[in-house]
Amino acid sequence: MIVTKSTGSWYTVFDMGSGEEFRCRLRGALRLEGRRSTNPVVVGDEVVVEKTAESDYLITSILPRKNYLIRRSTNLSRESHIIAANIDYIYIIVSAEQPRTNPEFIDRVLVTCEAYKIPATIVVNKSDIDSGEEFREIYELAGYEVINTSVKTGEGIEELSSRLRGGLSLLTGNSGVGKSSVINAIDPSIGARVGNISHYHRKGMHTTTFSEIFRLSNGGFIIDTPGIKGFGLVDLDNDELARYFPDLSRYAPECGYYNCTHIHEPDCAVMQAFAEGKISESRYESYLKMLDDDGKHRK
Ligand SMILES: Nc1nc2c(ncn2[C@@H]2O[C@H](COP(=O)(O)OP(=O)(O)OP(=O)(O)O)[C@@H](O)[C@H]2O)c(=O)[nH]1
Ligand SMILES: [Zn+2]
Repeated sequence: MIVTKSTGSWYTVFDMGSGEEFRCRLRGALRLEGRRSTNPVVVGDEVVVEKTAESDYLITSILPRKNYLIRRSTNLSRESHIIAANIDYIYIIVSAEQPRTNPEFIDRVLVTCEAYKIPATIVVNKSDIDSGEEFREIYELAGYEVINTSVKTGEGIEELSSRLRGGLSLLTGNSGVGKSSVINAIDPSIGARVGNISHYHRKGMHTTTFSEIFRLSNGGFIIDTPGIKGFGLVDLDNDELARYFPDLSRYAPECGYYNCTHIHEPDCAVMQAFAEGKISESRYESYLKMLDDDGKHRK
């Protein structure tokens, strides 16, 4: 059974076998086990549910997670908040124009995906305005899949819909790229609900404990994360960063120094590959920016 909604005290659990939904509480001991994060049971968790003598439903255990995404609770807090667990795919919805998505944003999300080993696909929406050839070049060279969608012409909507059928997918993207519109085109009943959440979020009415998985009529599950702020890695060292750029790390074994940072060292195979056009400028720039930013925040 999979947790599809959590309010902090109540959980909605879906039984894939029977298609039934249960409203459950959490057995007390589980609450204590999860105290390092603000939420011990999260959407996407596979759980065991038992019916009590009082005819209540209790979550009695959580199966091991294959992965989970975290967001820091607040800037000051060391506690982390888990957004969701057991994510099969991440779709980064972007647009080339109106608004143009900043590639650095895409690269930050991709680093997160790599670190958690979740396969990521880039969806260039609004292909009726601009199909985003620039993004296609950058990300196909880096080894990622890029697909086009348009809510206006219907391009790619069927394809995305059939991909989403296969598991639990997290959809993310900056405001305005058309995330709600795309979800709406795939499944109008879900689209309306997602749109509302997005609206509340913008008005600052969003609370971090609020998370929900939507069941698409085609059988897939999606998580929509409107608040990308703070989405990502809690701890990432500079010397680890290149590992999460597969297009850079591919060449790193050939570098002269085993701990090469690929910035200034002689005999750097990554810089050589960059000079030969095997690594795109935009990706290498993002790598440098992320080293800088994260470096500044280092204790
Ligand atoms: N031309 C074109 N416009 C689109 C497309 N998809 C969405 N839009 C428009 O883009 C604007 C933003 O769409 P939304 O679906 O609200 O975008 P969102 O990403 O959900 O944004 P938030 O609600 O702010 O999170 C709307 O005016 C849509 O009509 C598309 O494929 N082509
Ligand atoms: Zn190097």
